Amino acid sequence: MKIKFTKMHGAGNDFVVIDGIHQSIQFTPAQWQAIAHRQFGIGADQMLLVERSALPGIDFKYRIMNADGNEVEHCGNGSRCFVRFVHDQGLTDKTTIKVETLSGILTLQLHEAGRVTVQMGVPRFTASDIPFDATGLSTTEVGNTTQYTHPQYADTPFCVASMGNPHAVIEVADVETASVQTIGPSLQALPNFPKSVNVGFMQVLDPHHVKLRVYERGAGETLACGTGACAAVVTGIQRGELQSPVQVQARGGILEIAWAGPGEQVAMTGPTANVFSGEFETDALFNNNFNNN
Ligand SMILES: N[C@H](CCC[C@H](N)C(=O)O)C(=O)O
Repeated sequence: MKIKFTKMHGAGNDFVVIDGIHQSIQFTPAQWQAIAHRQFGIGADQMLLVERSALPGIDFKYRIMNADGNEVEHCGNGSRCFVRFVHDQGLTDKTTIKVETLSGILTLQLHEAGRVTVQMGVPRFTASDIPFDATGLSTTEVGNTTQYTHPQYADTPFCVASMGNPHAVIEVADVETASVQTIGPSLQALPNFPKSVNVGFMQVLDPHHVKLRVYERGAGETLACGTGACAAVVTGIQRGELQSPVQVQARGGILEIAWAGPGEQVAMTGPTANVFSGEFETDALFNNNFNNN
């Protein structure tokens, strides 16, 4: 079966976007993984599947699969590309759209030149909401939040936040020399994170500017992470080190984050880009060397 797709990115976080309204899509995690494969497939950090929502007053539903094939709750950069996709494909002529996701209903606003503002939901910091279990970790109160230290990783204490998906945020002196590729997977493997975790490495430049690298759950390091940028900013504000709005400089581009404080939604504004459109043959792609190894 031939499947049409559009390759997009938001600040370098790249996606295969598929219209699941006009195409019948029921892929297994292994098949989603094959699409994401950088050599044997199309290649992407995540896949976004666009569907109609059954909820009254909600225009669309969109589902997010990580490169490892697993479905997740939220993708900030993906939500921006989603709204540009439905507009470019003529699926709507609205520029303010409500979309159903596993993390809840998001409101998105499409601006000029493909820039999008997303109301990303209310961040949560309660361990059970992350989900996170602090057993075996030492704790330190920093500002209005708690910092956790694992005895094996004593020099990389972290704070935790949920944007609907789990995040740990480590403050570092220099993102360029941070041990992203080792500390990222190590924290993800801890039993303290029963659903794994996205690990952010944040360098505070001043109260309104940070640099950020994120080792994502199910994708590894990406050039930008929208929910990671939100999690980094809200933990920085809770720590008393940042003040809204904050410009987050990721390797793939810049995201602007604003948050009025606990109980309020985080607003994220950033770019979107179309790279190319194409189609793939499912039999060929799902039965190539990747699946036969
Ligand atoms: N890896 C994330 C999903 C994608 C998040 C990121 N691409 C973003 O822009 O928020 C997770 O497993 O929760």
